Amino acid sequence: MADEEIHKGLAGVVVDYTAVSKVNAETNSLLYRGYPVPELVANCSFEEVAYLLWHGELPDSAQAARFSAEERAQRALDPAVRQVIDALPASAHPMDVVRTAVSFIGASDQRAGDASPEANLAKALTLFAKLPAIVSYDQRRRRGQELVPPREDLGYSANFLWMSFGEEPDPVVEKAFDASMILYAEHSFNASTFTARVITSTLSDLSSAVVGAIGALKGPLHGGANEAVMHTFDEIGTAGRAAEWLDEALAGKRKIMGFGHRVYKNGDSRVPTMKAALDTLIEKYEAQELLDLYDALEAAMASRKNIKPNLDYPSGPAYHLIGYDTEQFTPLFVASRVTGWTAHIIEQLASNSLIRPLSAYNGPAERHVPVKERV
Ligand SMILES: CC(=O)SCCNC(=O)CCNC(=O)[C@H](O)C(C)(C)COP(=O)(O)OP(=O)(O)OC[C@H]1O[C@@H](n2cnc3c(N)ncnc32)[C@H](O)[C@@H]1OP(=O)(O)O
Ligand SMILES: O=C([O-])CC(=O)C(=O)O
Repeated sequence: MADEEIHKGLAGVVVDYTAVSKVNAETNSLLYRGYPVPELVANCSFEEVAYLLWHGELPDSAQAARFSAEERAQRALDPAVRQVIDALPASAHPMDVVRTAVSFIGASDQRAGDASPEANLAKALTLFAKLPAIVSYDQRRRRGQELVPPREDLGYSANFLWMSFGEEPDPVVEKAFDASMILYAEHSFNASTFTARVITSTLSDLSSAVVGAIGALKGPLHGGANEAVMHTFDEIGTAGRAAEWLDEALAGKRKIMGFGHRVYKNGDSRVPTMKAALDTLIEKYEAQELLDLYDALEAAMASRKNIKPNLDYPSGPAYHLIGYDTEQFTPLFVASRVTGWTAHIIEQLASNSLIRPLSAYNGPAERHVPVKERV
C-alpha cells in the first residue's frame, strides 16, 4: 500500500455521523445538540446539559426536577465501592482509582447485560451521580480526612464541592466549577470518546466502554494535560522564568502541555469561557502571580510557535485554586465527560457498525520457519 493512503492518527478522517456535538474549527465554535456551549454555560446548570446530551433537548422544569431527584438519590458512596477504593495503595494514580471504581460498579450492576437505550441511560445516570463521591473520597482519604456524605439539598456542582472540601462553596467557585463541567462534557470524536465507540461497536457493554475511555483520557496528550499544566507551572515557578523555560523545553523537543489541538488550529473555542471563569477565581483568591505566569507562558508560546492554549490550560489552574490536588484534575474531567461518552455509546448502538480499520503491512516479506537450522 502506498504511503499516501495512510492516515496516521486518523487525522482528518471522518469516521461517522454524530448528532451529539459539532466542533467547528473554521468558526472556532462548539455546539452541543445545536446549542452554542457558551450560551449553555451562561444559562444552564451542568445537570441540564447532561440531560440535553442524553435526550437531545433541554429539560422543562418537570423533567429537570425528576432528573435531578434521580441523580440526588444515587449520590452516596456505596460501602462496597469504598472498600475497593480503600484496598488500592496510595501510590495508585487517582485515574486508576476512578477506573477501578467504575469497573466495580459496572460489574455489580444488575442491569449490566441489558443494552437497551433505557437501561444504558439508567446506567449512565448512575455513573454521573456516583463519580463525584468517588473523586471526592479518593482525595480526602489521601489527605487523611473523613468521607463527607452527599447533601440532597445542593445542586450537582455545589454538592461535588461540598463532598470534596466539607464546606458549602462560595457562589463564585460553584459557578466556575460548573462552567468547567459543562465545557469538559463533550467534544465529538476525541480519543476517549472514540475509544468508547470502538468498544461499543463490538457490542460490549456500557461499563466496559467507559472504563476504556477513562484509560484513553488519562494520557497527557488528552485529558491528562490538565494535571500536566500544573506540573509545568510548578516547574517554571515565576512569570519571569517562563520564556527561558520554554526555550529550553522546546530545544529539548518537549511538548508543552495545555497547548495545541488536533482539530482547532487557531485556538480552542472553549478557552475564552474557561479563562473568564479562571479570572473570577484569580480575583477571589488574589492569585495575581499565577495569572502572570499563565499569561507569560501563553505569550512566549505564541511568539515561539504560534500555538494557542486548549481547554486544559485554564482548567488546570482553576482546579488548583479551588483546592484540588493536581492528580485529581483528570478524574474531575472524567466526572464531566462521562455524560458525552455515554451519549456516544447510545448513539453508536443505535446505528452500529463494527469499527475495524485497515493497516498497511511493513514487516518482513513472507518467509518460512527454518526447521533444520534452528538450534
Ligand atoms: C482536552 C484535550 O484533550 S485537549 C489536548 C490536550 N493535550 C495537550 O495539551 C498536550 C500537548 N499538545 C499536543 O501534544 C498536541 O498539540 C496534540 C496531541 C493535542 C495535537 O497534536 P497533533 O494534531 O498530532 O499535532 P502535532 O503533534 O502534529 O503538531 C503539529 C506541530 O505543532 C507542534 N506542537 C503541537 N502542539 C505542541 C505543543 N503542545 N508543544 C510543542 N509543540 C507542539 C508539533 O511539535 C508539530 O511541530 P512540527 O510540525 O515542527 O513537528
Ligand atoms: O477533541 C479532542 O481531540 C480533545 C479535546 O479537546 C476534548 O476531548 O475535549
